[in-house]
Amino acid sequence: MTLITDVRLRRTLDSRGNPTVEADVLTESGGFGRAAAPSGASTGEYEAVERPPSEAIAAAREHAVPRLVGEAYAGNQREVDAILRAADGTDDFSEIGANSAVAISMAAAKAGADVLGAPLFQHLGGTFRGGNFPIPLGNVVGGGEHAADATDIQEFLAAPVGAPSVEDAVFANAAVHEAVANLLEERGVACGKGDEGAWAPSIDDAEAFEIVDEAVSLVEDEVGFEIGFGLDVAGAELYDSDSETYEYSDESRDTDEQIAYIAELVDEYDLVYVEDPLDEDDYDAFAELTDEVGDETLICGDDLFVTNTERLREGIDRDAANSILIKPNQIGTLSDAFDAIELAIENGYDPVVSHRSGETEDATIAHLAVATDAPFIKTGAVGGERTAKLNELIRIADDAT
Ligand SMILES: C=C(OP(=O)(O)O)C(=O)O
Ligand SMILES: [Mg+2]
Repeated sequence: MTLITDVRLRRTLDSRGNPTVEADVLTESGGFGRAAAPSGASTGEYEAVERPPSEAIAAAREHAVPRLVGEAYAGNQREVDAILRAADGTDDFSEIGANSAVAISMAAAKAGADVLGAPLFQHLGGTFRGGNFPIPLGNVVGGGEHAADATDIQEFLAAPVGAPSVEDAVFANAAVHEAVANLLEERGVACGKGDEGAWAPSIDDAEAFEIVDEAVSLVEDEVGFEIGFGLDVAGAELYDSDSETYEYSDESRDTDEQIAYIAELVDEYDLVYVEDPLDEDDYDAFAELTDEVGDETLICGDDLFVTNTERLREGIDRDAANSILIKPNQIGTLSDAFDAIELAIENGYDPVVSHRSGETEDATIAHLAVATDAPFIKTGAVGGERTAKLNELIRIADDAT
């Protein structure tokens, strides 16, 4: 029933106005799935390769589509993803592009779910999923590679850890986003938004900490449950490998100073989450920081692990972190993303399913998070391509009750 009868690929727009790859997968019994690839700006060096969409589409049409149509079953995700890998023939999807691969992989999953008449999360995770929901981490202030002339730290994230429901959590993050705007206005700081819909004011990190801390407390008082906050430092973007220092606008820190600085921030602001505090090649420094503050907060590897089980295995062996960011397009297929989540959970690492800075209306990651019982999802706080995922979580929860 789920035999694939057609795979259509086209260029569509992403949230930055750049072209991306959209895939449609059709099956023998009329099943249909559509998905589109997101795209990073602060990409990790070890990610699977995104090719220019026209090239990725041409290469996938030549190498992957003929191996899928009439040959593979959309309901068999591992088979589809193995064919994508074999058709590509490289370790990093540099032939058909991770953007073509992930779009086809996610579209096949949706077509498989469509034939079954099951929600995507249930097709991916089984019938007993849908009882637990991830806590959304919402980007409320940001800079780095996501906005010019804003904070050095890439993302300041609201983390409504005490929310009684996913709906409460989603609305709490939007309220923190609004509270930040009000506080900025009171201080006479005009600003626009960065790629992920976070405010991108021209202020230093110290002032951003003050504002986000205050916004979180204000909303916490309003809603009556605990809201923490976290960071994506995007350390690899700050790190200068020649001088071996982390370059902030006002300061330069060597690795020991960077570890001490992050540990201080964890204590001062009770941070519940710190992503990529250090460079993507520095497992040792990650391990040192995790040893220092890993009992108090999540130390999450994004560019460090790039959703790759080999890199995660190394991190586990070296006690480098206690959490991993999961971005399906960093590795190229849903099966690979699943394997990374399972390896993480088996080893006590919290998986955080994540959007990219360049996004689409696709909401697959909401289903992936529910399907795998992931404790967190990072998908922004506001903006259509962000609320596509947040509202999908609300719908899944609503359908489950
Ligand atoms: C979402 C992120 O940004 P990008 O997609 O630019 O890598 C991130 O670094 O976690
Ligand atoms: Mg990151």
